[in-house]
Amino acid sequence: MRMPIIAGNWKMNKTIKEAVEFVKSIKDRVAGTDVEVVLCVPYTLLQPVKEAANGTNIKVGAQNMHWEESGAFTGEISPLMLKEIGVDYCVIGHSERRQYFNETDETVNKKIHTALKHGIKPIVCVGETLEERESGKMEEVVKNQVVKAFKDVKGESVKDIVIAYEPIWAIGTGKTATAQQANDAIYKIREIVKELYGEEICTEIRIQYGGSVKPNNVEEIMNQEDIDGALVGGASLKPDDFVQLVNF
Ligand SMILES: O=C(CO)COP(=O)(O)O
Repeated sequence: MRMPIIAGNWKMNKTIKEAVEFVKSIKDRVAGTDVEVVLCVPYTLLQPVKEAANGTNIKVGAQNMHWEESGAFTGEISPLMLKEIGVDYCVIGHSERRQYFNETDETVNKKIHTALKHGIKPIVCVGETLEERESGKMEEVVKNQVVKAFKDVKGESVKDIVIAYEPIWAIGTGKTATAQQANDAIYKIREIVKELYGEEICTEIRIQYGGSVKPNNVEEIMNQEDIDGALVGGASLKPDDFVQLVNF
């Protein structure tokens, strides 16, 4: 049985004050659920959110990290720094980072290895553009991303990885993939994991859907057989919406 995981990706939003107020406002309303609750927040918010979430079931994630532990990489944050704060998860390879910040399948792979080494669970994002979907290349694109992301990752580590299928055309557009489209893609991703690691690991790994998930569509998405969670941008910024997402 895979534990559902609802993760908010705040992207580049919220001040410390706003973030702490958010956690105070939701913590009692997301307590006692059977869902893993994660907030992936900007670096400046990691420590205050971690402190505000102390003693609750809310886990904290970063949105990116470097693959080296230290060095001359101006502006970057290392896994050691995240570990010191007690970060549980790190989003790796979000399409916005691939699109605007030169993230490649190779850097995604390096970051996954480093995250695992330091006990930070990667949330690895994959997904196709609208053009790729319309030209029938969704499966090929996503397969290539998964195979390259998991290069040399050992089977025993795969249970600590969450995959997020985020079709780029559905992110921030209000255009959700239908629950069926999302489930079909995630089923295919599970098949790819099966080819790489076998039956047991492919039934264990959790795969989320992301892209315009809202309180009014979360239940249908979460009811799909292969979908284990959601990675949510816009709707994770409002406390009431986020609470509804967790209590789908
Ligand atoms: O990119 C996303 C989560 O990582 C999805 O964003 P939206 O929920 O705003 O479409």
